[in-house]
Amino acid sequence: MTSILCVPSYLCAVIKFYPPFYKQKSLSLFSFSLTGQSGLGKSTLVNTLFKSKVSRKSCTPNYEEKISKTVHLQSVSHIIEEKGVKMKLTVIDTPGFGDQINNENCWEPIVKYVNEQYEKYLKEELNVNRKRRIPDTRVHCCVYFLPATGHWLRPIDVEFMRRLGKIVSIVPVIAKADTLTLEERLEFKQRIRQDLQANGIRVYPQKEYDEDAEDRILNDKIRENIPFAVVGTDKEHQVNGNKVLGRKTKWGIIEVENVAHCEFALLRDLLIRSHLQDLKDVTHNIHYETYRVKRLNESNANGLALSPLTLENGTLEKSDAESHL
Ligand SMILES: Nc1nc2c(ncn2[C@@H]2O[C@H](COP(=O)(O)OP(=O)(O)OP(=O)(O)O)[C@@H](O)[C@H]2O)c(=O)[nH]1
Repeated sequence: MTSILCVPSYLCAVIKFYPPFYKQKSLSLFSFSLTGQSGLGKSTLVNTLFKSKVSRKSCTPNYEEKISKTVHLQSVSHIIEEKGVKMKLTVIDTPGFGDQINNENCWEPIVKYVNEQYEKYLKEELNVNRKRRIPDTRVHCCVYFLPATGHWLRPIDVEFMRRLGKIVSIVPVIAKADTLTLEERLEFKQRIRQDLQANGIRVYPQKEYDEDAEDRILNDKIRENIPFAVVGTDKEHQVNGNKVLGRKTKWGIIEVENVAHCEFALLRDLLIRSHLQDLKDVTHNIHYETYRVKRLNESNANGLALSPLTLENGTLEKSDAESHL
């Protein structure tokens, strides 16, 4: 596919993985969002991840919701293919995210979207004639892009991750890590980890969900590396006679998939290889379960069926989204 990434300002991309169509029985298998301010390289990373270029021109808006006077949320979907695996890519644009003079509540559209997916799933589960496989549009992971400032977390980062971390698995990454030296990168990563701890931000993989000692050893290695310092590109360069995905800098080619150069490969492996199933399990068993219990308790307490708590078009009221926090 050709790349036509005329990406509007702030976006959150949700990627749903599909098995090849001949095996495909249900729709979404896995989805995650890429969130962060404009220009941090989210679209580039999507292209890097699948080594295929994504056209956003061929997409159809399927979700549009007025959140407030200033924030307008819209999502669009794409089907892309990587080595025979079909993936549906839904991009949720949240113009205004982190770009206002007053960024208060800029996370609301994303919180609302995440909760709506839980609500949809819950309604399907509660149906008398429920489907054998409930279509799963839940967000299994939110990759949050931090600008490579080399300083500390900004208030908007703290606030976003603190809130979202309670309802979805968050994986923070340092965007455009090639703009930092290796020493700066290490120091920045250390500061961010301190900041995360000091602010009580829970990022994936969380210690309390390690299943056994083996899990703990594997996850400890990931925790030591978080946030992953990533570099994205869709360009290939010749290195020692091989074509590699890389970024040309004044110091030479940064090979995106070389772990000695950056941690893109660690992020990719976590998301779509080693931890894909675990992310789904944590979403279902922890985040969705918390949502489900809370909603059913609310309904029982009010003596109401679930449906009156939602708006006619199936979207959650603002207060519902907030109350899950
Ligand atoms: N140095 C460097 N530049 C990058 C990297 N990734 C992307 N860029 C460049 O940064 C610019 C913005 O990249 P995008 O992928 O469009 O960023 P985005 O976050 O999707 O931006 P919005 O669509 O505005 O939200 C482009 O010129 C990219 O080539 C990276 O890892 N390092």
